[in-house]
Amino acid sequence: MEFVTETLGKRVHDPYVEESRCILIPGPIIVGSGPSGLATAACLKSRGVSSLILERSSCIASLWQLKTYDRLRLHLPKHFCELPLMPFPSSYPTYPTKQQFVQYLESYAEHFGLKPVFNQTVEEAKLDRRCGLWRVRTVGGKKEEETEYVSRWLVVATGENAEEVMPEIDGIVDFVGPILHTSSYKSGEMFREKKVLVVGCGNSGMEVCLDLCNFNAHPSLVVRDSVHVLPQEMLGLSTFGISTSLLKWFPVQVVDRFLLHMSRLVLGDTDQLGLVRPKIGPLERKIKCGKTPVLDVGTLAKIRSGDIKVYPELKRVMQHSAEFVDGRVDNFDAIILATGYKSNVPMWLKGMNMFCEKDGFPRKPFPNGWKGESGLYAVGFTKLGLLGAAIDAKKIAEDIDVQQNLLALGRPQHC
Ligand SMILES: Cc1cc2nc3c(=O)[nH]c(=O)nc-3n(C[C@H](O)[C@H](O)[C@H](O)COP(=O)(O)OP(=O)(O)OC[C@H]3O[C@@H](n4cnc5c(N)ncnc54)[C@H](O)[C@@H]3O)c2cc1C
Ligand SMILES: NC(=O)C1=CN([C@@H]2O[C@H](COP(=O)(O)OP(=O)(O)OC[C@H]3O[C@@H](n4cnc5c(N)ncnc54)[C@H](OP(=O)(O)O)[C@@H]3O)[C@@H](O)[C@H]2O)C=CC1
Ligand SMILES: O=C(O)C(=O)Cc1c[nH]c2ccccc12
Repeated sequence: MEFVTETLGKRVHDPYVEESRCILIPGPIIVGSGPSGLATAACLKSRGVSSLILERSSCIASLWQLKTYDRLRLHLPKHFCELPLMPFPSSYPTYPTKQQFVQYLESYAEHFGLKPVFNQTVEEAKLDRRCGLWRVRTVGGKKEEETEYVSRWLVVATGENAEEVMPEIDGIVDFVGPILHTSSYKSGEMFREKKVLVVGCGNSGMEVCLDLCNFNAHPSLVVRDSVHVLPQEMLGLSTFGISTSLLKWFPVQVVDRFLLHMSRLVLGDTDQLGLVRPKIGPLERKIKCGKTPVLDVGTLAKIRSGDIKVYPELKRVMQHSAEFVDGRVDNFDAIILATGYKSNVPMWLKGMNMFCEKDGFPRKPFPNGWKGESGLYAVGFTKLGLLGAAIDAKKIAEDIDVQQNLLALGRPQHC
């Protein structure tokens, strides 16, 4: 952080806070050191632009390191998940494990000399319109002190999965067993022989059910509405790869019809298992509603064999049991909420129209959501996973680089 200019000033109005720190950053400020923030910083660095990454947790890629389960692997082939300027090692398998992915990100940060400032939670960021600079207030460090970082550019890289969605379920406070979100689930070890209710049937819920089976637990899955399950591969090729290729030539509805036909051949009729397909096709639904289709890695077979039970929407939870909307009641020892995540941008980014207050995503959809006004950018809100983050990162770095060059041209030259 040798490029950082620091000003320390006494706080006049608050006698208990000794100092307020204000740090002027010559380059962009990036909020979040997940894959999106790292990719943007690397692309900037490759153009000679230094940036400052602020991260609330104590490590890079905290979602991957701290909030995912042990058996997790990338579920898209690795070439769709690599960050710009550095491919995955060729020794990696097609679907790298979480540990391999984290190792790749660590090497990526080291290769580009990226050193985020950890334990800095951005609580507020706003544009000071008098000077056109971003004021970013963080809380963190050993003494939970406040710091203000100031820069011309602000890159939002806090992700689509910043906060857990905790649903309100009638009677859940009465349940006596453990209740946890999938972000705290590591493995089925502690659930051996237990009856576990998994609420939510996205990729997390489906994979947690499979993991529970592998530890001899007895999972039940709540499917409150409809879901698209696709095979991870078709005809020896990844479903995602086939989809992106076909989308170059055919409209999304045609590609969806093909995917659904192939899925039926590979997986059979999923409706019969309680997994009713939505009316709108899987890719169109992903694009329009952001709902990722489930890529099956073995869960369907366990549902078919009866190892995983499927229930409809929950009506209420009692001390040791749950009642479903079809009137069935079953006993459970634990509840796992696989209810997904949400963006946290509206909690801290103030006074800007770029992000929707309701869902915390850029108002403009992909591919136009990356750039806002007055030096504000968003990376990784494309609903296209790591692939989308890589695309955004490259555009942002180019844009900032051009602006910085223009600014330099505007400065008086000394000869
Ligand atoms: C279980 C799981 C598996 C996934 N698998 C895949 C996959 O195989 N392929 C794929 O393409 N995508 C996958 N995804 C999607 C996922 O969104 C991306 O993999 C990727 O993590 C997105 O990177 P990101 O940097 O945008 O967000 P994140 O990885 O969430 O990083 C955001 C960072 O911002 C920090 N942050 C948040 N708020 C603040 C704040 N106020 N102040 C400071 N720091 C803050 C967070 O601590 C975090 O470190 C998966 C997601 C999950 C949950
Ligand atoms: N191997 C991999 O690569 C993996 C990737 N992921 C990715 O991580 C991201 C997050 O996935 P995930 O954690 O599964 O979250 P998702 O948002 O994809 O899924 C959440 C699920 O919970 C359901 N739900 C929410 N609230 C309730 C409720 N009150 N009662 C019943 N059901 C409820 C939703 O239903 P509804 O649709 O009706 O709203 C939905 O089925 C996704 O992008 C996913 O693809 C996740 C796991 C593994
Ligand atoms: O894992 C995710 O959440 C992603 O966003 C990447 C992704 C997984 N499966 C998909 C199907 C269609 C588009 C993106 C994905």
